[in-house]
Amino acid sequence: MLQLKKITKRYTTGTFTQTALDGIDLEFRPSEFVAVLGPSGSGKTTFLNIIGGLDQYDSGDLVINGRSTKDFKDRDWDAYRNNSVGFIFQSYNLIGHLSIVDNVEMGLTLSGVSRAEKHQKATEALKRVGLADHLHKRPGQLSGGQMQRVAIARALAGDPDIILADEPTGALDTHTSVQIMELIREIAKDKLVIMVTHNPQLAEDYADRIVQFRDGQVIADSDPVVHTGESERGYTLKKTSMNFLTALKLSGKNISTKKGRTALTAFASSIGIIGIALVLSLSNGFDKQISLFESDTLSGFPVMITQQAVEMDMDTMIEQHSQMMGSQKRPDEYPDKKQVLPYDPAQNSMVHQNTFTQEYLDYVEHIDGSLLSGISYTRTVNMNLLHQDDSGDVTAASTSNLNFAAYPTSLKEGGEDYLQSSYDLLAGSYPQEDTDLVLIVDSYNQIDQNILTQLGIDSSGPVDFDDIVGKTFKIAPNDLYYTQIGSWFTVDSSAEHLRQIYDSEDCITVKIAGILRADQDTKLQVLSAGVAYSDKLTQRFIDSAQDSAIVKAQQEADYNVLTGQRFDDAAAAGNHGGSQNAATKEQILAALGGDSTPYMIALYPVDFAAKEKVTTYLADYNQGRDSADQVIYTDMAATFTSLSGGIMDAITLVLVAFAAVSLVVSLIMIGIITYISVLERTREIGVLRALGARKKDITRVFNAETFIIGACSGLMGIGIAYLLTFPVNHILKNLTDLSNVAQLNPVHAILLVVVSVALTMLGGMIPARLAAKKDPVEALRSE
Ligand SMILES: Nc1ncnc2c1ncn2[C@@H]1O[C@H](COP(=O)(O)OP(=O)(O)OP(=O)(O)O)[C@@H](O)[C@H]1O
Repeated sequence: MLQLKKITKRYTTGTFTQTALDGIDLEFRPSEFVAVLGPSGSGKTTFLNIIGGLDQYDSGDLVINGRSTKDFKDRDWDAYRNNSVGFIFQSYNLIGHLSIVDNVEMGLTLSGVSRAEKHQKATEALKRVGLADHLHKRPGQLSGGQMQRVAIARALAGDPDIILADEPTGALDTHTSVQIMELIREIAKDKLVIMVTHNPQLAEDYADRIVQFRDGQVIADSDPVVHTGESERGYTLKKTSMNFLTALKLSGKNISTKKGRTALTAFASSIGIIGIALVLSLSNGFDKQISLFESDTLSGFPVMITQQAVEMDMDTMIEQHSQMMGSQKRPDEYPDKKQVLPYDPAQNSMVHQNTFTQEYLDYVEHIDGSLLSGISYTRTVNMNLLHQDDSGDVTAASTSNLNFAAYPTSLKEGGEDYLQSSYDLLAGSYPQEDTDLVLIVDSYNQIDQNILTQLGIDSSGPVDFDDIVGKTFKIAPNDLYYTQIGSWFTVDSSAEHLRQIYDSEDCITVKIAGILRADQDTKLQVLSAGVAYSDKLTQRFIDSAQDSAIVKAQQEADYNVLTGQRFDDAAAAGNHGGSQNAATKEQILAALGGDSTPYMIALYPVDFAAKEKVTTYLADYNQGRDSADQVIYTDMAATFTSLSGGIMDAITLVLVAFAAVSLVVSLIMIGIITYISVLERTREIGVLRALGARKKDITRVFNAETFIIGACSGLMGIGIAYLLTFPVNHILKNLTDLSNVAQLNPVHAILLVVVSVALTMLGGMIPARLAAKKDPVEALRSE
């Protein structure tokens, strides 16, 4: 059944080649007890290892059940060791951290036998060797003889055809040796047992056949097989493998024998995880706080569109800034040429000229009204406001001193009014008519006394609401307000003339309908203390102003009809911002109500999500348009948030990078720890290989070990980080008044455990590979 044909094995160390086996020709019967005798170094162990498939022959052939092993691959040898051979070693080679049953079951585990069958076979084998009462002990709790019995049970459990024993009684006393020999002889009744021994007496007493070795050759065989020309029988091998669960169990048991060390290792490598988890939970919390702040406060920031918009987009700004700094093309070096290089600053300007066409105004008007709580138009029109004070004198009020502004109105029919939602009514009513004005006071009911004076209200002391609400004013049409003198216009501010205008039926009467104050939740006060009016009122004024003489005259003239200043000079000066005072023709026309185009449009989104839609809507307008025709909006809030978000991301990244350094350190540490474990478990590696474990399985065992450590350190790190968030939050609450800033995101927690496992497994990968490469014979021989 087992046949060696001219088996040769040589070992080369340096330049010296040792022939351990020199053309061995031997054949064995399916059941016999063969003792191999010979002086030290004669090749007995080598012979046994080759039969056992632990070592490979150089030449010749090993034929098992008629099948040559010449074409055996690693996997075949692994299966062969597992299925066909049982080893009994002089030093027992039990796995110390496993119970006796587990030791015996290991070979069966590798061949994938079911749990129940495995257990039954293992207990049977242990009963057979007389250890039925010691199933759950560990090897360390047994005597030498008992340990050797366990080893025999392990060899028998898988019911192999061949049992190989290398000096099984070498470490035992005579009495125990006898018991073990009896046991082996018993086994040999239905199996081939090959035993190497130094003891001729034992061989004489127990073996059926004695083979003598010297210098790698067989010099005597007491009962050689007369070759019968045995026909080839079918010989199939059942492939072995260890699943990850078994590897986990094995490594878990190993780790449980060194709990302290594992805990320390896991803790050390969890520090990086703790660091990252804390940084992430803080940045997560800060992000949440920021977005809370954003939706609370920043949604109050309007999206602004002005006739002259500054592109506030950070990237564009930086790009433009650097362009400006270095003219168009920034030379790398200072120029050597003796030349001055002119450039056009207009080309590099950050300012984009927005032109509000009617199409654009309509487009804005058609935005989904539900996205906005209000829209306001700022027009630079001077509405010729007149008031009459208590003594009956009529005065022209300067609207620029009134903080005169149009309040935002809702685009949606019946939609909640911006004023009503953001401003508390202190007296009177919210504006209902176009001609209703409102007086806005600040949070402390204060208002600039000049504003009251301009309104003709005595501001020498506190003013009762009642003295303000209901006060009326007149808006005079241009034709009444301005007096034409030749091709010039002027305002006749004599008392009688103003009274005359005031009493004219052509004036629009407006009144202060109510007094408003921003409610406490409104973080951003859109309207500063002053007088606010409806845009419809302005529109009405502008409609009437279109046909006024002064507007018509101004449209014709290339000079300011009020001052006589020529526009081309003014325009030239104004374009580059050289003069603040010089007005352009457009500006004068706008002031006179000759141009209905607003100077600025402000859109107030209902919330942050709506703001996104609003800006998308505005950006859509620019699709496919020349850059000159594009209208660029300014979203201050977005600039602010993208800046703050960016800073937060940068800080997080830097901190994570710092914490990651400790992960790298732990990676190296895990590598070292695993390497130490590989060294410690070398013999176990040998035993597993002898039992048929593949190289892959050995890698798996150590991967399982690092998996456990990685998972422990990940979970420990997350646990500790989670616990730390409480004191951290407490400290932050005291420092910043923000509560619950540090919040561990569960997704981050899971990811970090995964990262921890992945990194530790990475750290242990090289040692695990090294373990797999270990020669099983050497591994078994290691101390
Ligand atoms: N891995 C190896 N590398 C180099 N030489 C080896 C190796 N293994 C065995 N040898 C050599 O091969 C020869 C046979 O060794 P082997 O261990 O088979 O002898 P042995 O008969 O079992 O000896 P002992 O009875 O002392 O165990 C010896 O000379 C030994 O030095």
